[in-house]
Amino acid sequence: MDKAISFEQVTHTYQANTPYAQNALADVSLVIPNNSFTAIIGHTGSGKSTLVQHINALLKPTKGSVQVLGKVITSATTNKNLKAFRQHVGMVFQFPEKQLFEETVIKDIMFGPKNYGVSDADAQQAAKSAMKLVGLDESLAEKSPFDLSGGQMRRVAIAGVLAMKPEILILDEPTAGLDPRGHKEIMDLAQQLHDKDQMTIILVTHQMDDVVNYASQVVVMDEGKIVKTGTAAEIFADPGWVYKMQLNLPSSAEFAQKLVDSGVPIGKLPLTIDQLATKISQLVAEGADTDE
Ligand SMILES: Nc1ncnc2c1ncn2[C@@H]1O[C@H](COP(=O)(O)OP(=O)(O)OP(=O)(O)O)[C@@H](O)[C@H]1O
Repeated sequence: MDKAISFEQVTHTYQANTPYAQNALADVSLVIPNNSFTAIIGHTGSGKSTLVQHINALLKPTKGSVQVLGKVITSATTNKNLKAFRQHVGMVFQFPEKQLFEETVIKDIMFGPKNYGVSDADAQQAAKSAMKLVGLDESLAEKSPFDLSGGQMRRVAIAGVLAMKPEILILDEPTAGLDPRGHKEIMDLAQQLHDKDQMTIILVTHQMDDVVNYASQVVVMDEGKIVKTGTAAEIFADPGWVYKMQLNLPSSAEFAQKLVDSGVPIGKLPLTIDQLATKISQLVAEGADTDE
């Protein structure tokens, strides 16, 4: 199957048919290919979380349909047949450590597989593999998750999702509140799950540097609609449009734009720190040539 996920004219209205009705998605059509790494970006309230919660049918379309790994979800889909399906779609919510509740790390990570009827021994095996995957030392297995650091707690929560061995992993702002090192560890883990374990990764983020460093496809949302889809280079090619969407440029492009504004002939804006370094070296070398 070449497409893991497709949305067909999906509208989602919270509290539909009440005076509080709030249209959060409007006629959204989208394809997310299998094994892609897709970033969903857009200003606060643009509909990102609402969109991704349709992928594991936590929310159902008010109108339209979502197809995920061959399963079609519409407003008429009942919860009855969703359990087996949800096993394949892992969802890491914002601040997932808030959902930890067991007395030990290993029990918390085993909870998901056990809930799906996996034997104790197999659940333990899956939990140990997941701990390894997220870089948690096995000496932490019998500790209370609440005695760990914030970054470790987040990894326990992510391990709990990975222990289910999902094919699709949704990460909704997975690095919020982490220090730079914790941030890089989580993003590198996402990349590893994509590159080595062939997972389809969907990342909701406000971090434009992560978009250019990790995503192969970018979806931009505004007011419940998808306004652009493309590679990071395509999305950030027009800084004026990016600012109009209330988004930032990646930090390398932002810095380069300041050089452009002060008259430095940068040309196409570099998006990553490596591209920026190459561009500056070229300019320095050209300057050195002119000096001679
Ligand atoms: N449970 C809810 N009930 C009513 N309205 C909601 C609910 N959840 C979200 N909304 C509204 O739907 C719209 C889209 O919200 P959503 O959380 O999907 O946006 P977002 O892009 O993920 O925002 P953020 O970047 O702040 O997380 C917003 O106007 C929001 O206020």
